[in-house]
Amino acid sequence: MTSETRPAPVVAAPIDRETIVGSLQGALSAKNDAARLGQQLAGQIDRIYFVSCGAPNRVMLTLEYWLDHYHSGYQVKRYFPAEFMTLEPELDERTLVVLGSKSGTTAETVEAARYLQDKPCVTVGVTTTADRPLAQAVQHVFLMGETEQAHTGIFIVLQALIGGMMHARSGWPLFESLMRSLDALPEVLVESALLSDARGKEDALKYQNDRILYHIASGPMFATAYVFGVCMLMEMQWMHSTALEAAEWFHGPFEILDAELPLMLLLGEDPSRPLMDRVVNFCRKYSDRLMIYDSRDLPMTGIDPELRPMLAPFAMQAALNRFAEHLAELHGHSLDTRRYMWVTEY
Ligand SMILES: N[C@@H]1[C@@H](O)[C@H](O)[C@@H](COP(=O)(O)O)O[C@@H]1O
Repeated sequence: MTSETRPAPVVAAPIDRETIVGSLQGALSAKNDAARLGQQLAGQIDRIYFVSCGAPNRVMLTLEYWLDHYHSGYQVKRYFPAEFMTLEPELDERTLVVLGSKSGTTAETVEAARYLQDKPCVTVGVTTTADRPLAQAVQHVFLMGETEQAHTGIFIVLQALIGGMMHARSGWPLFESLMRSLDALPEVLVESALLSDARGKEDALKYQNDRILYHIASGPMFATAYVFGVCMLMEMQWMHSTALEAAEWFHGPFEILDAELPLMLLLGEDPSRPLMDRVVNFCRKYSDRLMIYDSRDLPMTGIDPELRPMLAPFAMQAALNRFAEHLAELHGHSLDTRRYMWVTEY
């Protein structure tokens, strides 16, 4: 008789309040230092460059959006680290370069930080622990500690930094309530996940056999569409699952729409919402295979109503993660499986 080892079945991870909230305590305490540094740097900086890969890069997209919207007075640009180094953008002592990486080891991000070491500029980094190469290569580092919630953690720290800068430079009035709302965000992630679990399971059952899934969003919610579509379903489920900007939908991509193609449409509460309303209205005419997720359906308890638009992409991400967990279970494909990333040379 031979014994066979079967792989363990993939099971949707339960929503563990202690782990989610506990994972963000480091980021919450680092945010106070980040806000203080932001206030100190505010008058010494004219230009902010955001430099990161993948999910942290899209967190920075949300920061960029609000710096623009609130007419911060800073010149702002966002780069992928590999392009940043080949492009060699202008730097001077009034340039702040912000780098973020959960692992603190992502080669391109670490290289960019090292490239900047002998350049005239101020560098700030956010990662998990002090031993990470990124932590050692920047002038100012913010540490979140080991965390399963790095995506939201990086946002908490960097939004506090930027909030502090906007407050000190031009009296941005929402700074104090931002700090209070960021403190409430970990519980909001739990609340959003709990409220969305049944729906996530239902949607996963309905769409489990689809291999193609586009995600459409606008403004800062595009960060969530990208991270969910690309960093989760594409990277972790090997689906054809990419994100499209609502502002571009009617300039080519909408030709792909038919009654069979599933779409995930994400609505936020920021000034770009009318762009998504237009997309939703159009898609409803031609398809029933739409997953419409609206941050207005999430209570976001403890968040200042004026700041809901800024925090909504992160509450939404927590809600959508339930769909990914249930899909992984139905696909029998763990969210931790990679065939190339961290496994091969690239
Ligand atoms: N799924 C993650 C991405 O979301 C992340 O952006 C990237 C960079 O990771 P790090 O934050 O460690 O630099 O790694 C993986 O691909």
